Amino acid sequence: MADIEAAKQAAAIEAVRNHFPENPRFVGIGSGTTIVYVVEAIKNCGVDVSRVGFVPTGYQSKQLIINAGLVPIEFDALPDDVMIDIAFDGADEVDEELNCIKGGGACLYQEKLVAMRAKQFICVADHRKLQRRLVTKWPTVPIEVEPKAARQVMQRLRMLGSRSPTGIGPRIREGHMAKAGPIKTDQDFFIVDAPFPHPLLIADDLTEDILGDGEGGHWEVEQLAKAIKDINGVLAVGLFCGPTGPEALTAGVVGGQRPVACYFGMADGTVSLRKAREKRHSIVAKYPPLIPVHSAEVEAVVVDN
Ligand SMILES: O=C(CO)[C@H](O)[C@H](O)COP(=O)(O)O
Repeated sequence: MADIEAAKQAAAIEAVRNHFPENPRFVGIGSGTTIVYVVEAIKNCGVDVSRVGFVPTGYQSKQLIINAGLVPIEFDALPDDVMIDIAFDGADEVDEELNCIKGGGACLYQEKLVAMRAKQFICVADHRKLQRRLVTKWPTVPIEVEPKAARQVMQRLRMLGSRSPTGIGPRIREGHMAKAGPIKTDQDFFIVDAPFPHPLLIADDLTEDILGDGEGGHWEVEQLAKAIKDINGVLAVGLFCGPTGPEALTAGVVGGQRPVACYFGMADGTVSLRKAREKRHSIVAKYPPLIPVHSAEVEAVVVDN
């Protein structure tokens, strides 16, 4: 097994071992490649899951649940006022406060629905995903957009300063080899990938005051999520940056839920755990100058596998 795959699997086993409840009623299952190992670990964890309803976050996730012999239950079939006991999902990038970029697999809207309905949201990833701040290695914020509004949304994103260091603006995600033209999400919407680059990489002329606070262009994660979500035609923003735990459900749809814990499979075969603590101020980018405005609100624990 390639190192990265082994890292994902190790993180998944550790996450399930530490968090899978003894007698859950509903469990959320995210999308992507890492979640495959989570489902495998659930199957092997020794808990009787025959009466558990597994809530998918899209087509791929539902097929994964069915193929594993688990029982799927659609999000809109959940009884009112019942929370999902726990939701597991991957991420494209995770910062020190456990804010996440998600949507690399184009499933962010349902992922956010499920994460926000969960009492606990657990993220599982490999070491490539762990960065000091968002939009470091993962270059864009994925945004799910109603197709008719897409051009207008991209224009508004450019006005917010979305432009890569090489001058490339937001783009509708294409299918490349798999499909000619834009890919469609499970909602039949487009994904727009919007660059909001690291401050050290961007040009001076991008320092406009997008938030109107008179302090120059700075993108605090939740404010950026809100500024994007406020654009007409945007269904969901691939920034998961709200509160953790059950209060995420009532805190508003913009931020979604930050994971309460994130397991990273490391290159040396260990698994690193980061737990969320109360959040103060976390930035995607602030420029100029680049000033660290917060200290890490997470603790790192290395778990030998
Ligand atoms: O948000 C997602 C799908 O939209 C995935 O969770 C994210 O892309 C991580 O995927 P992988 O586990 O394959 O790295």
